[in-house]
Amino acid sequence: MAKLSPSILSADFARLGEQTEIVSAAGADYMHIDVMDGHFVPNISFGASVMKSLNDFETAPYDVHLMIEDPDRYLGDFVTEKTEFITVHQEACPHLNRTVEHIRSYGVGAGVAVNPATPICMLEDILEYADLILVMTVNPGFGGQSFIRSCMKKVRKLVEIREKYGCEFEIEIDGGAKLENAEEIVEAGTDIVVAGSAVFGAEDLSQRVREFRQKLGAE
Ligand SMILES: O=C(CO)[C@@H](O)[C@H](O)COP(=O)(O)O
Ligand SMILES: [Co+2]
Repeated sequence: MAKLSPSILSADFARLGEQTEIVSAAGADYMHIDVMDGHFVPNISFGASVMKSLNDFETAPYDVHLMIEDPDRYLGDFVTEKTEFITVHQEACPHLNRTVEHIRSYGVGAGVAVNPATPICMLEDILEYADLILVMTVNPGFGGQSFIRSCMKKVRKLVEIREKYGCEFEIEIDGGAKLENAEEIVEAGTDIVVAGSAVFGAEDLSQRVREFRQKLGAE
């Protein structure tokens, strides 16, 4: 089955600890942490201190998505015992190989994200070093946008490349995932599905996580 990574960007920030515990207990595999700097993307979200405020809660591991310029400056701030992946954008990293090595030097999985208009060929020389490739299915910066279906061809391409060259990265999609399109996302070969508004916008968070998990192939 594919894994579920609910994005806290759409949570109620005044009840962040409680809500992240609820979705984690209901079966979320990761907590997706969307960090936006107002430069790389036209929005500001929150920084490492908000993420670290969850350290004492019983949450799933952190799947950190840095939508920021010069991420190397801040990587260390996002390393905690619960940090599973830190993902940076290909478009924000002129020395991507060095940045990926920098993330891995903390013992954390290194992810590389691509915007909808960035083709997979731009990742050709980093795929063997990455632990995760994040295919954006919206233009980054905001939750609650519509799914850009054409991005799914990149997932299919990544599945082919991974098989052909024996790479080990996981494939994640981010943006516009809903119960209604979850099955097509899984069929394309996605390993991890980010969902923000579709999870935290629900009346009953536990039930929504269970519904998602079913669509993602849980028994
Ligand atoms: O990184 C981003 C947006 O830039 C995402 O993680 C969104 O936060 C996902 O939200 P939904 O599209 O699922 O509402
Ligand atoms: Co994200």
